[in-house]
Amino acid sequence: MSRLSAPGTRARTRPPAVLAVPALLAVAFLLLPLAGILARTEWGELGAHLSSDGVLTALRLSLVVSGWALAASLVLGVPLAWLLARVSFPGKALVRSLVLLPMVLPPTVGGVALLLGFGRRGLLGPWLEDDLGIVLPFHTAGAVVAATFVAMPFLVISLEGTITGLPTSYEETAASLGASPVRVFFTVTLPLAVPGLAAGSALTWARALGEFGATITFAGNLPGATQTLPLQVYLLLQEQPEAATSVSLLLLAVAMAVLVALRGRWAGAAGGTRPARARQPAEGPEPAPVTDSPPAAAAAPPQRQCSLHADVTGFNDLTLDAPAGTTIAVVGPNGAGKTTLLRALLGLTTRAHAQLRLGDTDVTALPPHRRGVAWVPQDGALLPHLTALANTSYGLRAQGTRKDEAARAAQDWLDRLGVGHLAHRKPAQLSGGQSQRVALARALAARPRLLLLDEPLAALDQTTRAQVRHTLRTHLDGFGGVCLLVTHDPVEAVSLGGRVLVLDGGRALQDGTPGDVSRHPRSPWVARMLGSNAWPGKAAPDGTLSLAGGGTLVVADPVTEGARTLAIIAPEAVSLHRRRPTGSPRNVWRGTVREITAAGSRLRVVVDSDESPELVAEITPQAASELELGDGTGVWTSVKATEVTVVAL
Ligand SMILES: Nc1ncnc2c1ncn2[C@@H]1O[C@H](COP(=O)(O)OP(=O)(O)OP(=O)(O)O)[C@@H](O)[C@H]1O
Repeated sequence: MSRLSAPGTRARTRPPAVLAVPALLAVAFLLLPLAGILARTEWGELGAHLSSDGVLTALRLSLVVSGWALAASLVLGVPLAWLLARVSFPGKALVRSLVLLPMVLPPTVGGVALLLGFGRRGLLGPWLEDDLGIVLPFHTAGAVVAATFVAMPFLVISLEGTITGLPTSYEETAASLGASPVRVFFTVTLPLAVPGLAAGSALTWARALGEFGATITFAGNLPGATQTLPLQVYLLLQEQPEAATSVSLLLLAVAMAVLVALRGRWAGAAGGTRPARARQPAEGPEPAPVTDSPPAAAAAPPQRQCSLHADVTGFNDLTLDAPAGTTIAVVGPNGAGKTTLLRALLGLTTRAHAQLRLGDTDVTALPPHRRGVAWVPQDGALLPHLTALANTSYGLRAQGTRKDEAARAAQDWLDRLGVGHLAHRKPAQLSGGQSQRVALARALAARPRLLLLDEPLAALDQTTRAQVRHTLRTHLDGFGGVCLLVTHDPVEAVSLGGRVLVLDGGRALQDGTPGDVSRHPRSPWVARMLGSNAWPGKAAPDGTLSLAGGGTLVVADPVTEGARTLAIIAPEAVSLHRRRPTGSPRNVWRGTVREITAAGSRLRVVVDSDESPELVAEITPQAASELELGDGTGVWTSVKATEVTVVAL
């Protein structure tokens, strides 16, 4: 019988002796000295040894020195870790080596180096002593400096690994909502890096507590001033070996306690923390199923009416003009430059530069957080440590709105998007559709001048997608600024975008209404992606659609009587016949071929009809020749009801 192993675990196999024996020897080698301490400890005398005056003084001093060393490491090391993780600068590899150096340097050499840097005859020592009155050698401050020197690298490395592992989209989204870099650091980066910070702090403190070599070399061994516990152990070893064993046991217990508390987390952090996911497995209450019907469009507060003018150069090379209230669907093949265009408008990339005017304001020279350009990345990037309400009020708070006022406005936006009842849930407790609505509420609540949506519906299943698309459409209609929406979905592009911008190689291949782009695609890719027939209409009482351009359309999806709809039919779903077809198709119209064009290896046939709006079919050249099609040929077109996608408007 075979046994399945759980994901991430390996089947139990017997390790080969050639590896197992040295590995066991290594464990024994590490264990034996510790066992020696345990074996030689005089348990009856332990209390007396640890409560002697000398030991208590050294213990107190050790706690003071390690506490200050941790504080100094946090003040200096946290910004350094952030710099190494987030900023590119020349000599970064060198700085990182410098940080690591005290970990590999013999501590006594570290002590000598400290003497030559901060000692009385060192580079900075005379100035410290003469001008500031600070003397480090033989003073507790010197022991703190020595402990900080050897311990700070643990904090920097641990935290740098954690920050590097955090997706930058959290920080970038926060900036797009109006948060300054310092605010982003304290409200996003640091809270998300807490595991690395905690692990690094614990190790730094433990290392500072056990520091010996650099301290004795630099600060000396002065009881009450620099004689910490490890130095006390050294002294006791010569005079009272049993007491030295007891103090060693104490330090060993502290070190073990720290490592057990970390449970290997530091190793994970140093090797690159697992990236925090935008959505984690739900804890606590089960996420509510996304059955919420699209919310009624409550009156939205007036948004800023802003037009857009952008001259983009670099990888993207295009000019974009749009009046206030326009939604532009940005489409294009993989690598066409859609994301780069959004990042250029946000001011977040050097690969393209946007000369950007929003309304009457030229925002080109402004940093991302002052542009008024809100960004909703594909996964929403809701801040995982904040509730839906706090996420939604984040932008307003960053822009200086009072807490209660921001919370009220955020709750209004959540209500408007139908997720008000989830205000107190964390993102991990929301479904994909709910997260997208909260992300949209958060962006709209920040009152942006320009809204950028990067594949807002890509992660959703079909049903949720239709619901969120409806919600999105309702709220984009009421949004006063310009919205750019990147999508790979033709239905989304046609139903949400009043305009479609087709990118290829960073340039605008086409820019027009969905109808224009569908009818006259400028590349086979556009033809395939966007060449859908999109017919506006209204649901009739009998469940068919009454088309705005005349005629009716039978659909399979149930539609509510009177609802305004957009029926989308892919050209591949349109069949052409020379005689009236018999059988299952419910939609059959008589028409005339107006135009035949090549689209890659297929042909696009435009058919005019008195019974339906203009219809585009896509067929193989072989089918076209069998049907003997040419301009002006009379044909019958047919579409199955199940091939029609109905989008509510
Ligand atoms: N940081 C980068 N450094 C160098 N080249 C990059 C970088 N990011 C993207 N590119 C390249 O720039 C081009 C445009 O990338 P971009 O991500 O804007 O495309 P896209 O249209 O959004 O693609 P997709 O649909 O796959 O998301 C691609 O050729 C990509 O390989």
